[in-house]
Amino acid sequence: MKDLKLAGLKSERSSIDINGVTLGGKEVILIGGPCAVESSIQMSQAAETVRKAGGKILRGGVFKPRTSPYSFQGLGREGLNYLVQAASEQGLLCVTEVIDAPSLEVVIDEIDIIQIGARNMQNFELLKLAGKIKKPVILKRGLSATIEEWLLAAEYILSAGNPNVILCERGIRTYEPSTRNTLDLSAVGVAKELSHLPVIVDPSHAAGRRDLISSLSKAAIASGADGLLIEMHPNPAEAVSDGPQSLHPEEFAQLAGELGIVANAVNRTFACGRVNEGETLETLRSQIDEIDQTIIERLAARMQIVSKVADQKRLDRVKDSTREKEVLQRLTNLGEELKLPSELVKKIYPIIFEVAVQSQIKQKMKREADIDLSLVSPLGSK
Ligand SMILES: O=C(O)C(=O)C[C@]1(C(=O)O)C=C[C@@H](O)C=C1
Repeated sequence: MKDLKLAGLKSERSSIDINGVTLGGKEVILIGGPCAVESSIQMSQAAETVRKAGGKILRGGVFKPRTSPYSFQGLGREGLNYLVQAASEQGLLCVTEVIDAPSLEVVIDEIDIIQIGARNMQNFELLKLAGKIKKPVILKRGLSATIEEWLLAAEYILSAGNPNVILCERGIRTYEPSTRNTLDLSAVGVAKELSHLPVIVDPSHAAGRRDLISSLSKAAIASGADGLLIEMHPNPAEAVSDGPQSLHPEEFAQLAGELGIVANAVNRTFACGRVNEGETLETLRSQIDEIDQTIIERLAARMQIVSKVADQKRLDRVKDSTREKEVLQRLTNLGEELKLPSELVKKIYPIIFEVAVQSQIKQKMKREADIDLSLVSPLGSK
């Protein structure tokens, strides 16, 4: 695609480190919070829910670009104080939307990440201003923007000097009225194919209704999203904006508890925050069950590859002690980094290798026997 000089795909994908939180790495990052900042108590409650669920970033709008001029327009600087205070109390980062030069000026020193909303995706003067700062920018896809237009909008920020752009798919306008917008999950894959920038997904603005958020969030992770931006309100019925699409705190926590298994299935991680609070023998065991299931599924997948490897080797060379040593060393180091007792890896892996070698030998002997048979038996040779 022409003109994607800086946003275009490079040999390595970009990850953006924001005070210890990495967007675009192996971990899928959860961003949560209300559409609009309304009060100090609302933000404290939201921040606590986000932190307990394993979220890393608190969201909340203080300058609201609204469809109607009569809708709540945001608390401005006062709201920013509530957002920043609540985030720092819970050890979270915070993100808020800017709509013009004055709002950028107000938030820039206080906020960790700025957001440019869908309606401003092609506000080129704002994009250039966002390029002059060093803080990361979440750039939402415009309501009717093509992926090319979205990436060119990112190019504006990058070419003005800010390398820290995170793309956010938030649904596009289609002819379908059942949802507020249509979440274009294929855009995640396409954007990642065309660009090195991290891509996150906002299922809340896409769906416009809370009943779809859980499934869309899981689908977003499966489709390669590096993070999720989910609206959650301590009391959605009272929300001044986007109540119908905001999750209740319990729904947010439950969803977060379910995301890890999806992340693992696509070789990503998700920092589930189900620690201490609400833990019972039952919930802990169900977490162990989930993890055990993943372990066995991954072991089965490993054995299938081991079987393909057998086809590449001679029967008398099936066991490869050098390779086994290398694998064991790498995994012991990894185990140490992850604070696993060292004997766990050292005990488990020799068994895995032994089973692998035995099954490879069996497979090769069977194949050789089949070939011998086919040579002597006219039936087998047909
Ligand atoms: O890498 C190979 O050659 C394999 O067959 C795989 C594998 C393994 O399980 O990792 C199995 C047997 C070998 O001794 C070494 C490694």
